[in-house]
Amino acid sequence: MATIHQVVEQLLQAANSSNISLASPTPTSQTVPANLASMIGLALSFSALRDWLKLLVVGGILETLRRIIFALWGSVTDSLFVTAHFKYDDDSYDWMMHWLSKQPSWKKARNVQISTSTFGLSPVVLLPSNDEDPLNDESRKISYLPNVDETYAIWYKYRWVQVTRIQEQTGYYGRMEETLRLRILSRSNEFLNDILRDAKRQYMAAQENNISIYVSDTSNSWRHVASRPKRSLQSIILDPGLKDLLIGDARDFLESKEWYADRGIPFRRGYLLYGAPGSGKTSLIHSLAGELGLDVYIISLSRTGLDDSGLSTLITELPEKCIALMEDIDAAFHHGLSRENDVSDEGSTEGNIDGPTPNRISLSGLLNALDGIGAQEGRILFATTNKYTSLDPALCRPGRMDLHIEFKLASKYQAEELFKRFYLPPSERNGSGKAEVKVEDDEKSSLDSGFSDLSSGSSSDLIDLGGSGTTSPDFSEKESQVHATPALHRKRAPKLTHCQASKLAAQFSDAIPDRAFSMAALQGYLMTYKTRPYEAVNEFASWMAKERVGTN
Ligand SMILES: Nc1ncnc2c1ncn2[C@@H]1O[C@H](COP(=O)(O)OP(=O)(O)OP(=O)(O)O)[C@@H](O)[C@H]1O
Repeated sequence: MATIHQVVEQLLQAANSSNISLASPTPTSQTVPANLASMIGLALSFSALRDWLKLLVVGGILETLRRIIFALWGSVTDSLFVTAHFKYDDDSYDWMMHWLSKQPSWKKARNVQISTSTFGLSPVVLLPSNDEDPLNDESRKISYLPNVDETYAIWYKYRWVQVTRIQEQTGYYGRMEETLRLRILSRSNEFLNDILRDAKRQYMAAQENNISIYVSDTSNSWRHVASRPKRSLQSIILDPGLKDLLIGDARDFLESKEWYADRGIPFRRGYLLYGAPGSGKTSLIHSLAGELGLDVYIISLSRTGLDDSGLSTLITELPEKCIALMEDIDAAFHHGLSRENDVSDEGSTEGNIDGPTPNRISLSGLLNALDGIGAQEGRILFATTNKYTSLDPALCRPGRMDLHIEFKLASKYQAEELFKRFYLPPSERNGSGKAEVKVEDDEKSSLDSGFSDLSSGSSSDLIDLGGSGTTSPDFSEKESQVHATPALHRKRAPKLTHCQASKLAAQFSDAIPDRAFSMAALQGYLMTYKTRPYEAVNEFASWMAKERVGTN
């Protein structure tokens, strides 16, 4: 075969013999096409060039055919399959993973990733199903996940479903993002909808006893971080009537969408819980979320990197019915949240929590986010603070915070109930629970007269159930938990009758000055005597004396 060098030489010779002047700068218009044609003819007369050309044409045809076949195959498969993608940071991804873990045919998969991820669920609901398996203990259940970039085929209701977990690098920072892809042999979306309904229903059923907690991530999107078991309202001990008032108001609000729409009032409700630390504000919100079946979205105003526009995005993206929780709303600004130290300049360090890190949330940004044009309808906002007086009146006005509820240090009633809750078994407690309900009902009826006004959405209400409201030092629960373990409790705690427990509880509450200690502090104290109710009563006076010396 002729080398390129030889071919070029032959071409030059041919050009010379045809009187083509390669150096000629201005060939005439008639000679160029004729010369070009003769050159092409000449070039074709070389077998090597002819072969290259053939190769080029055949290769081109093959590539075009390949593309056509792939395009045809794509459209044929598209018409036979329905494909759905589930992104990792979306709730539907968790539903699908949970659904997958429940599929009998998935249990037979032989190439799997083992994970302790619970997809926001309590670990009990996940694979493997063999309860005898020592790996399958309650604390760290394992689940079988599809391996990254592997494709699996499973059968669901006699249909073939292909499952692929794809991991891709996206964005400027090369963040890995995961997608779960389902391809279903079906011509309509109906079957996919069936799967989605089934997956969501199963997930919700597994979630029934939990509430989901969401927090915002650095890109200002909501991320599901945990599921917590619902806390019963009975376990929160407040002065009679308060719990009923709050739950009644929230229920009434959730059922009043039309009422709000008819009157043109934004369908939103805000509760401001303020007062002594450790008095049950957070616990009550948690418990209410479970009672109302709502998820909790925690808005941390002091999160690094959160600015006004980020806050507004987060509030706009809240789901229609949920609890938005802003804890320690005063702490977002070091000197209290007020117009005077409104932070309007980005990068200003005024009013920030940690000194050098700028806090970029301004009061006007917060107010706009709460009830501006983008604010979500149907949400319930709970804000908590220990410094009620440091809050700006604009933040507390009706429409933003409709109900203000003060939480005080423990009353004698609360101390007595806490004692009973500690030392009475649940069956006995139910007996006393009836009495508690009765008291609450009585109290409620006295509050009922003013209740319809509270839910009108147009007034801000201050609930004050007596007492002074001064704060006391908090006691460390951690410290007291070290002293006893649940096993010890079960073994050695004496079984008190209802009558004995009531007597001791009355003595305990008699020994406690009204509104002197927080419920958290009393709980901490009782934790150190969790198996010794008599000592808990006898030792209280000396504990109190020590505490008072410690705080003076
Ligand atoms: N009224 C109450 N009834 C039952 N338990 C309570 C009550 N108040 C506080 N506790 C217990 O004390 C602990 C702290 O309570 P919680 O976090 O709800 O208080 P808080 O008012 O939100 O405190 P802070 O203002 O410091 O955030 C919890 O373990 C909770 O069980």
